[in-house]
This record gives sequence, structure tokens and C-alpha cells, in this order.
Amino acid sequence: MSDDLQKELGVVRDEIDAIDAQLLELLNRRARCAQQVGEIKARHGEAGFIYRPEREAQVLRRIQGLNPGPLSNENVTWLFREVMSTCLSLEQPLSVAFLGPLGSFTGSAATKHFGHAARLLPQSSIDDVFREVEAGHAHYAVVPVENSTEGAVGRSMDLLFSTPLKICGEVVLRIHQNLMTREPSLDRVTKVYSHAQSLAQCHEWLNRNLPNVPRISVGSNSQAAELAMQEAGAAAIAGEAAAERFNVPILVANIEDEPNNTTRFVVLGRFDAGISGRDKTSLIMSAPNRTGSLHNLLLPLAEAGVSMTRLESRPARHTLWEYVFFVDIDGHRDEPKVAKALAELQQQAAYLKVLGSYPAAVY
Ligand SMILES: O=C(O)C(=O)C[C@]1(C(=O)O)C=C[C@@H](O)C=C1
Repeated sequence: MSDDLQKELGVVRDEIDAIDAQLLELLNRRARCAQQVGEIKARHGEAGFIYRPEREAQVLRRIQGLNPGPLSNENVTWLFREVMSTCLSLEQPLSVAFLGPLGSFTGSAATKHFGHAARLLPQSSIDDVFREVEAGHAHYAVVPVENSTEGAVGRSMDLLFSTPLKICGEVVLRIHQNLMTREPSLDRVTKVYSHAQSLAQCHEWLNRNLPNVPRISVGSNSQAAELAMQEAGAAAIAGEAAAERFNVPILVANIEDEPNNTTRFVVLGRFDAGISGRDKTSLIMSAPNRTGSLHNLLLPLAEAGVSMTRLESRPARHTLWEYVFFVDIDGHRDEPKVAKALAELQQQAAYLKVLGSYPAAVY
């Protein structure tokens, strides 16, 4: 390195060192504040309310509003999410059950929402995820509810119907599929492992780039990544988290056929979230079996000026040819406009269950 280069770099690196010292001081000051918040909550008998989804959403939205760049809003949201996750772990380490295994997309959604300080508890079925929180073995659960290309996740919907848990958050995750292998080039790949759904999501890419290579469906993308690391000639299609977990190099990134492939997850806990200022409420309802009854059911929402962001029907399991409707609306159940519409709905619906009010995803 030339002397001039050394000198120029030295000036900027001194500045970085000074900033890091300030950041460290500020981060520890923030952590002490979070500890104080924890003590105040405990003194007021609110020890169960350490994690506050509405407050976290407000902090992140405010940071996005203040962000002057060059860091993107996605970058600063990630950084502050991790800062809050670490601060919260000083108050109370959170445990989060999710549809595993480690390295799954649901695991990525859980980390995106709760940060790396949360303890992740992978479960082998959606039923087990619900059960872990219902039994008090985990504080929160994360389960997938809908995918932009595959539609609703039936098992999550059915369990939402019967669970006493509340939806207290949502996570929206862009699903990127990657081809990972130890091999240095595509012409050395002799088989491709993945979950059937991921193989389907990359069908056209595989036809174009690996037309004669057998596709082998396995139980999970993580299992596929593990096999790709173990077997010569094998490749896997999986998310980045699985590549990291099994240390498999990504040969081609983002090979999904549908570039906007997105999955929505919900966070479930034992408590409702408070009002954050930009909230959603999820409901399940059923209409009496008469002409126009769904229309009548939705009328109170329209009249109150409450927007509906999702309407999904599922067969009612107890009666043939009857349906229940999963409805998401804008607003929190404690806001007067929403409360009024819900009171009206209660009159009209044969069945109504409020699954929870929660902050709209921040991303
Ligand atoms: O404000 C609170 O209630 C806190 O506990 C502090 C804090 C934070 O670090 O900002 C941490 C955890 C909560 O989920 C929300 C925010």
C-alpha cells in the first residue's frame, strides 16, 4: 500500500472508530432504557407484556420516516429490528415456535420479525406449532397463512378456527429460491432435490437450465440442502437460510419463475396487540345459508367505511356445503369505526370470531 493511500484511508478509518465508540455508547444507553421499561412493566403487573408488537411497529415506521439514506429503509428496518430484539432479550428472552426445520422459510419469517436474539423452536407440523404456544412451552408462534402463487395454507386456517391464541402480528416475506451445490457449474449437476412446492415454483427455470436432470422431491428444502452438501453431483433448491445452515454454496440465486412470489405469515400469542396507528383485524365468520347472506354480512363493513383486504372461504368442517369466511380488514378492533362495524357484524353473522388486531407488517 502506498503512503498516500494509507494516509487517506487512515483519516476515514479514524472517523469510523470514533463513530463506532459513539454507537456503542448509544446502544448501551438504549439497552439500559429497555431494562428500565422492563422494570416499570414488572412493577405495574405487566410482566407478561414485555414484547409489544405495536410499539415495535411504531419504532420501525418512525425510523423509516427519519431515514436520510444512503442506507435503504429495508437496511435500517433490519438493523433496528435486531437492536430491539437484543434490547428485549435483556428484559425477557423470547421463545418462538415455528414450522421447521431450521433453515425453512417460516424460520426466516420468524427471524425477520423477532430478530436473532429470539430463541427459535422448530416444529415438524403446523399443529405442533399451535400446541407449543397453547401449552405455554413457547411465547409466540409463526405459521404461514397464504402464498401469492399457491393460495391459502389450509391447515393454518383450520387451526385458527379452533385456537384460543390471538393473532398479534404479520410478516410478509419475499420467497427467493436458489440453486445450491458443491459443484462448480451447472453441467456437473446430476440430480436436484427440493420440496415439491419449491420444485413447482422453479419448474420453468429447471426446464430451461437443467432439462434432463432428475428432480427428486423430499420432505423439506432444508433436507434438500443437507443432501446437496453430502452427495457429489447433487444440487438443492432452497432459501438462503438453508444454504447458510448447511454451508452449501449458492450457484444460481433467485431462480423462482414468479419474481413476486411472496408468503404471508401470522404471529400468534396469548395476548392482543395494542393500536399502532396502521393495523389490521382478522375475523372468521359464517353467513346463514340463504341467498344474499354473504352480501348482507359484508354490508356493515362497507357502511362503516372499513376496507376489506382479504376474503377467503373454507368449507365448514361440521356441515356439508357450508362455508366459513376468513376476512381481514383495515384498522384495530378498539378503534371506534371498527368496533361499530364489528358490533353490527355480530348481529348479522351466524358465527363470528375475532382472531386478533395487530400492526400491519413493516418492511
Ligand atoms: O417500549 C417497550 O415496551 C419496550 O419494551 C422497549 C422495546 C425497544 O427496544 O424499543 C423492546 C421490546 C418491545 O417489544 C418494544 C420496544
